[in-house]
Amino acid sequence: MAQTARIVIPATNREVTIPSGLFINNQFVPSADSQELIHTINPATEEPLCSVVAGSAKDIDIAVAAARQAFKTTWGKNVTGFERSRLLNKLADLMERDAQALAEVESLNNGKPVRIARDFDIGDSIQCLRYYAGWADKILGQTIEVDNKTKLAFTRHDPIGVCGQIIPWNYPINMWAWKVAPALACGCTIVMKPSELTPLTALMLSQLIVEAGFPPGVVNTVPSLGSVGGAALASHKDVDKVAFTGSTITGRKIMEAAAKSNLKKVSLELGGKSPHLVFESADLDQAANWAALGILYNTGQDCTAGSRLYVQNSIYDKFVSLLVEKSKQLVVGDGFDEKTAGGPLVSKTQYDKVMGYIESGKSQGAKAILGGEKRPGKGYFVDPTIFTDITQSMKIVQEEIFGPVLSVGRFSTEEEAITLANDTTYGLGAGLHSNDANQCMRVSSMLEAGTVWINQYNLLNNNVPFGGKKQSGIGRELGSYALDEYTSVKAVHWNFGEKLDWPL
Ligand SMILES: NC(=O)C1=CN([C@@H]2O[C@H](COP(=O)(O)OP(=O)(O)OC[C@H]3O[C@@H](n4cnc5c(N)ncnc54)[C@H](O)[C@@H]3O)[C@@H](O)[C@H]2O)C=CC1
Ligand code: BAL
Repeated sequence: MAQTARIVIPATNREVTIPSGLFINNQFVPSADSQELIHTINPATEEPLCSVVAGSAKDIDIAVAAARQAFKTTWGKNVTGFERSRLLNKLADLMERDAQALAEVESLNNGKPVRIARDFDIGDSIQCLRYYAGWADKILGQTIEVDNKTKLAFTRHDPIGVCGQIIPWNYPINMWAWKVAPALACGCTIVMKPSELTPLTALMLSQLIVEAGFPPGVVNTVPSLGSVGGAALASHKDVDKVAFTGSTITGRKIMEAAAKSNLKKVSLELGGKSPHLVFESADLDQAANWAALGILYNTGQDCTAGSRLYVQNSIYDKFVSLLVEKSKQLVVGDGFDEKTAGGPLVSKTQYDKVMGYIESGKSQGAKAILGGEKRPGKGYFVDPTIFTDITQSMKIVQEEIFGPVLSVGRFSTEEEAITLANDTTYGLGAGLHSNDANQCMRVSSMLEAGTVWINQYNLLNNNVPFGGKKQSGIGRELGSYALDEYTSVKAVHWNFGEKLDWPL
């Protein structure tokens, strides 16, 4: 099979060539032992896009060996932080140059509008690469005085080694950048497994890895099914760390495989059922904007989607009608129209899952005050859907839907709001809107989540850590905290004066 695939950009009729082989040692190659292909779909039209090679467990072995070789020779401790920084900055420049082309393919493969992919996902990813380029020459240990006259200890923050990185389909480029940038900054090498639903932009980015000048084997990309390539990475004996973003159920499997193989370091960024609280002192218009963004951004396919909204009784009616109006304003449709802000869900599976939750909400007695019906026509589009009259035990209130489906409940006291918010097995994000500063401090300290937004929602920054508590994950991405995930601390004890009397 040719190691390229062609897709046509509908808006311009332009043909784009995408590498379709496995990216190992800076080359696109066929599978060592498999003829399997991954067939990608355009979720806005349900039409096939193109096919790429599906890597096997043997291909993962080959990619890991390439990453290990690079780690021992051309990367790891053999290259200075200054050089890693230079290459990361170069990669960022190339991503910036290709932002439009990447955004168009991301839109075709994932469904998100081109403008959103380019200005948000890719814009943020370029900044992420530059942010970690800044860290690459500042991975510092400590000097620890043990005894003034005779002994000193110091720490080295060594790159952890070969990293398996398993990423999802909801932010294919952005999750790539969040994982690749800190790993490379620290001197690690990578075997990246993109989602089988959205492998195309990871392959395009692999071309940029070569163009930027990274040595062969530093970044390898193996599109593969999760149960094949993902499982092989998680259980690989020569992978030192696995970083994962995806569902809690898969996160559990990865942790188990890591424990059963070589106890590799694991970081997990998993699901959520994030609560969003609106108190009566809040700026209601602004709170409604953020609440709409919280559930509708990326068509709700967001681990921090603010999918449970609780509104104080005294403002409930006014706020809910404001939110319904705001939600209706979202422009959903043609991803190549610069005005469009919402796209389809990524796949038929995801569409069926979300529609199933909508049906379950109705059958369990919740009231759909917006949306809730099948939308005619092609594509996995789901209209913004808002449920009221909910109870805590409903499936739509307890389970991650990953679609534009919001459950709205009510509370009377601050204490009740906190209890409702924390009534979940997840702990990823939480938001609150209030103009009472003391209340903001009190409530934010009580919310069980890795990220709490006050008077905003869903915006993340590359220099601020991100991750979950409870069953939303382990470890932190972004900020200086992500460096801990990719380094291993070595303590060196140095004796320059103490004599040991023997026997003791
Ligand atoms: N936290 C987040 O950002 C995400 C959460 N999800 C949640 O998961 C639900 C199901 O979506 P899926 O695509 O099935 O998620 P998933 O967790 O199965 O997929 C995410 C990644 O894990 C890989 N994977 C799957 N099985 C694996 C295994 N046994 N070992 C190693 N890697 C494996 C996949 O190939 C993909 O690259 C969604 O409806 C949503 O609720 C999905 C994607 C992202
Ligand atoms: N929005 C943060 C990344 C995620 O949804 O997976």
